[in-house]
Amino acid sequence: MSFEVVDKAKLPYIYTADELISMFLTAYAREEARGSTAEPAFVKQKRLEIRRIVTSGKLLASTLRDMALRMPFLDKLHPFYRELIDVVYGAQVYKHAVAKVGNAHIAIKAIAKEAITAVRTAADKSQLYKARKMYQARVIDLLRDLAPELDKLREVVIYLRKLPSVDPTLFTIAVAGAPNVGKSSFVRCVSTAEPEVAEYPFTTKQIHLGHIILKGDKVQIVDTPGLLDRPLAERNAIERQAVLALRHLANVILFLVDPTPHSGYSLEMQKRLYDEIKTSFEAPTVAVVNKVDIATQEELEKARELFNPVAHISTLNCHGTREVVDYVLNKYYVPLALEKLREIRRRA
Ligand SMILES: Nc1nc2c(ncn2[C@@H]2O[C@H](COP(=O)(O)OP(=O)(O)OP(=O)(O)O)[C@@H](O)[C@H]2O)c(=O)[nH]1
Repeated sequence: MSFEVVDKAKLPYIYTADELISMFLTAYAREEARGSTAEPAFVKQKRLEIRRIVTSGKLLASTLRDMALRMPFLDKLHPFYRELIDVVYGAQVYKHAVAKVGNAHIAIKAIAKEAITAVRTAADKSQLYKARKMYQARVIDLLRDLAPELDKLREVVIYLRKLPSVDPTLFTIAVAGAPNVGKSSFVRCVSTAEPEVAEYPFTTKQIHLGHIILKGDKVQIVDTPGLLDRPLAERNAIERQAVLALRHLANVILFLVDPTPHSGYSLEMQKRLYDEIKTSFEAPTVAVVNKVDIATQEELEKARELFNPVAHISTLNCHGTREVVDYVLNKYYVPLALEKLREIRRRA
């Protein structure tokens, strides 16, 4: 099953209810009288009124429809994004808001149709005036009633725009570990270009998102500051779910260990975190010992016993980092890529 990914460029601008009301009234007032001067004034006025209703109604209906259609369709969205939206806003609340805004365009059309009938059957100027007032009042009421849903969608769009541009369809290496162990340094060392820096929800910390280009193929590498550095039990429900949304992103978790007292976290604490991550995620976890440039033999030995690491590196000078990536890709990415290729050949 293929999932959709949030395309920030395609997210709509969500108007507030007040902006829509002002757009509606401006469009209404913009229409001016046209047609033959020989026409009786009342007939001319009726025709102008109808044109005003049609123009303002159409503009409003298409704006509402467009906003709803361009919001991500939750059921088709990749689980990484779907879970994040669910955690922050609630899937039902989101779906309800999109549906209400989308359906409002049908209601606007119906109101406009009734208003046109009222104008056509108006016997005199006062009835015409009443029809206009009624039309405007009903549209404005409907838009005011839509205000909470419009505000909700506005919040979601702002939230999605701020999310790092992770592509959940790419093979992803998530770099985990206690604070200060060298996660962002690692991402910088192995990324083909300068990593993107963005904020991950629920953390005040910045996430580094890098890419590794492999013979035309692209692999994603991301650090997880503030996300995987505390046991799940110590987190509130929202944080816990945000961590779990990572489940859908990581194909392999690289756990960096700092064997020195430099990061301020003991090896025992790092081991507890390592065990927690190993049991909470389906993705395989690979331990790597960092900061070998300052670690003592004794510290390295202790880390080796506890973590059985696949490599010793230093992200200070990027020593050994490329080899770690090659190891991970050979072990976890190449078999997947080959399997994909076989699948394509089977289908061909
Ligand atoms: N000596 C030495 N210092 C390192 C090495 N790798 C990182 N550091 C230092 O450790 C500190 C933390 O490095 P970061 O890459 O920011 O660590 P982090 O794990 O991303 O930190 P958080 O974002 O707080 O989770 C910095 O002062 C780095 O210069 C290393 O291999 N050797």
